[in-house]
Amino acid sequence: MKQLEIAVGIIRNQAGEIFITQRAADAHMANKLEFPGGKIEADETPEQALVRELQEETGITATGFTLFDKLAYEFPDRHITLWFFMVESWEGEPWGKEGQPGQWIAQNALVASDFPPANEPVISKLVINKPQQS
Ligand SMILES: Nc1nc2c([nH]c(=O)n2[C@@H]2O[C@H](COP(=O)(O)OP(=O)(O)OP(=O)(O)O)[C@@H](O)[C@H]2O)c(=O)[nH]1
Ligand SMILES: [Mg+2]
Repeated sequence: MKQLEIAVGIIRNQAGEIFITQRAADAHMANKLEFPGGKIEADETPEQALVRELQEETGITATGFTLFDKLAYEFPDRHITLWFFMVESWEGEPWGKEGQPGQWIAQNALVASDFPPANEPVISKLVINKPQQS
């Protein structure tokens, strides 16, 4: 059984929108929406993997983030642990650097069924915990 540790970024701007990408048609959880991120390599901390994956997939350099949630999920063919980081400071402007469509979606408009099932608790938390006014 595959055991995977995954770091993903919930990239949130000051308007309370989150940068979401769409998974490739040939990937695990094909066509689902996702938070950009990926597998934590053996020699990396979750934070290092987060920064690297966001550079690879969205072109930004994350400079300010905190752990928002950590969840384990068992798919039929793989066990994954997901580290969800709330990212609120970065350099650059995120885009779908690997060809994946990207879009900003209001935090309260996220829909759990658009994401892989492992994300459900986090989507619920995000829809309830609206961003603070600044
Ligand atoms: N990036 C990302 N992966 C997620 C999310 N939710 C979720 O269950 N996953 C699962 O986490 C696993 C690893 O993510 P990934 O495919 O992005 O890994 P990666 O960037 O290292 O890609 P790779 O396959 O090219 O090595 C996949 O099985 C994916 O379905 C999410 O919100 N974002
Ligand atoms: Mg990825």
